[in-house]
Amino acid sequence: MCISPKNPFLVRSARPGSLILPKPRSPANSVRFHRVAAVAAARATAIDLSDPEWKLKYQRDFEERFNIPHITDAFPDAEAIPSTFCLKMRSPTYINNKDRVLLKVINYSSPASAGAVCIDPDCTWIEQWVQRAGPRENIYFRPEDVKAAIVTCGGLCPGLNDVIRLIVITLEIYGVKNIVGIPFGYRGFSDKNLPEILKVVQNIHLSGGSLLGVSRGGPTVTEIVDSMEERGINMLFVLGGNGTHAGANAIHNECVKRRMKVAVVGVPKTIDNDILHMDKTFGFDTAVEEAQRAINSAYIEAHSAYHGIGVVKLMGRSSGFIAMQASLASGQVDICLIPEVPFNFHGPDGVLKHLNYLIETKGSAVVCVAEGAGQSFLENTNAKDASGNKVLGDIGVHIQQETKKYFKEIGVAADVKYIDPTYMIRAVRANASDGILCTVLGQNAVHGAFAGYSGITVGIINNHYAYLPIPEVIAYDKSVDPNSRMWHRCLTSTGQPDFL
Ligand SMILES: Nc1ncnc2c1ncn2[C@@H]1O[C@H](COP(=O)(O)OP(=O)(O)O)[C@@H](O)[C@H]1O
Ligand SMILES: O=P(O)(O)OC[C@H]1O[C@](O)(COP(=O)(O)O)[C@@H](O)[C@@H]1O
Ligand SMILES: [Mg+2]
Repeated sequence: MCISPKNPFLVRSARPGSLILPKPRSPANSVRFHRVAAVAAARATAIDLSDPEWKLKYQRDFEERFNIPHITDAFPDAEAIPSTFCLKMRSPTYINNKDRVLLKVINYSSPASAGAVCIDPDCTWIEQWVQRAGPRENIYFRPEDVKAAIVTCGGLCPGLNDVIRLIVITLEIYGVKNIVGIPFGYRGFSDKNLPEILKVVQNIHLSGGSLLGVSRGGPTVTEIVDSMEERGINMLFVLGGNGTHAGANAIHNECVKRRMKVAVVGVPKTIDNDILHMDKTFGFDTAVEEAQRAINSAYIEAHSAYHGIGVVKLMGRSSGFIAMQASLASGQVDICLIPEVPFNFHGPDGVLKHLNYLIETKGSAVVCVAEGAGQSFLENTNAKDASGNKVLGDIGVHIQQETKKYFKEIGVAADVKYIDPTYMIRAVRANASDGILCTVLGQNAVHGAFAGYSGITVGIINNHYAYLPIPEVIAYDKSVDPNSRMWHRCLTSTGQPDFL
C-alpha cells in the first residue's frame, strides 16, 4: 500500500508570476456561491508577484477583504454610547477594536509540506490577521431602542438551542427587552400564519433541534427586509450554513441600500463543518461523537456475522470531515470514503476487491462513507431542494447493492448491513464541548451587533474567537485536503489503499 501525495500542494497558478491560490472546490451544489468566490479570487489574483511590493499589497488587500462592515460606514454620525454590558460580579474587560487574531499559524517552509497552502511558489510567510470578537467599551445601539430577532435556517444541527439561549441571555444583560424568534427559518418572515415566537429560553439547550424551527427555501431578500422594516427589527441574528449566510449578507446589503440602521450577525451552523477559516463549527463535534454509535453498531453487526460487512453513511455533501473524524475516532473503520478523494469500486484496485481481501484476512469489514462521495457512480437527477441544493443519490444504498452483487458474482458469502444515522445524529443535543462553543459564539454574536458591526459572522480560529465578513467564509465550501496530515492519519488508521 502506498499513500502518495499526487498533488503536493493543491494550488493553481492563475497566470505566470501571479498569485497561487488554494484551489476553490466548487461542488455542483454550490453554483450560487460562484459569484462570491469569483469576487474573492479576482481581488486576490490581481496581485502580481513580479512586483517587489507584492507582499505589502497582498497584506493590504487581505486587510481590506477581512475588514468587517460597521454601522458608521453608512451612518458616519452614528452615536457611540458606553456599553451597557455589565456583569453583576465585576466590570467586564473589553476588547479593543484593533485587537486581532492570527488566521494562519503554520509557517510552511515548502509547498511540498503536508497541507501547505501557499501564496507564492516560495511559500512565503505573510501574517494574516482578523478581527477579535468580544464586547466593546462603546456600543451603537441603545438597548431600549432594540428589537432583536433570531432565525434558524437550513437543516438541524446540535447546539442551535444553545446558541439561541445565549443570544437571548446576552441581549438581556445588555438591557434589551424586545426579543423575538422568527419561526421556521426565513419562511417565518413571509408566512402571515406564523407569528413571532416569545418563549422562555432557560432550559432549551437540554434538548436538540431548534426551538424556533428550521426550513429550506422561503421568501426573497426584498420580502425579508420589507418584513424587518414592518416589524421594526434592527438586530438580526441568523443561525445557518453557507446558504443562510449568503441570505444574511444579502439582507445586510439591502438594509444598507435602504439606509436602515440594522445589525445582521450570523452564527455558522453547519454539521458538515464546511465553512471557511474556522477551526470548526458548532454541532460538528457532537456529530462526530454521535456517529461513533452508528459505526460501533456496524462493527458489532459485521463482527458478529459470518463474512459481515457494515456500511455507515454519514453527513457531508461536499466535505468529508465527519466521515474522516468519525473513522479516526472509532478505530473500527476499514474503509473511509469522502467526496474529496476519488475512488473506484471495481477493478483490481477498487473498493470491492479490498473488501474481499478484508473478508479473507479479517473475516469482516466496516465502511464509512460521506454522503457526497462517489456521486459520479449514481444517476444524476438534477433535482434540487427548496434552497437550491442538489439532491444527492444514496451512496450508502449503492455500496450495499454493489457489494452484495460483487460477492454473489465471485461466489463468496457476504452479509451486508447498511446504517444511515443522519437524522438521529442531527437531532441530538450538543455535547459539552459544543455547548461551550455555542455559548461563546452566541455571546459574541450579540457583542458584535452592539459594537455596530453588520454583515459579519463569528467563529473560532486557532482557539480564539473572531469576527469575519460573511463573503469570505462562504466564498467556497471548506473541504478535506487529501494532502493534509489529518487525512493521512485517517488512512494510517484504516489501512486502506488508494482505490485508483
Ligand atoms: N444565495 C442565497 N441568497 C439568499 N438566500 C439563500 C441563498 N442560498 C440559500 N438561501 C436561503 O438560506 C436558507 C438556508 O439555506 P440552505 O442551503 O438550505 O441551508 P444552509 O444555510 O445550512 O446551507 C434557505 O431559506 C435558503 O432559501
Ligand atoms: O434532509 P435535509 O434536511 O435536506 O438535510 C440533509 C442535509 O443536511 C446536512 O446534514 C447539513 O446541511 P445544512 O448545513 O445545509 O443544514 C447535510 O449533510 C445533508 O445533506
Ligand atoms: Mg448548505
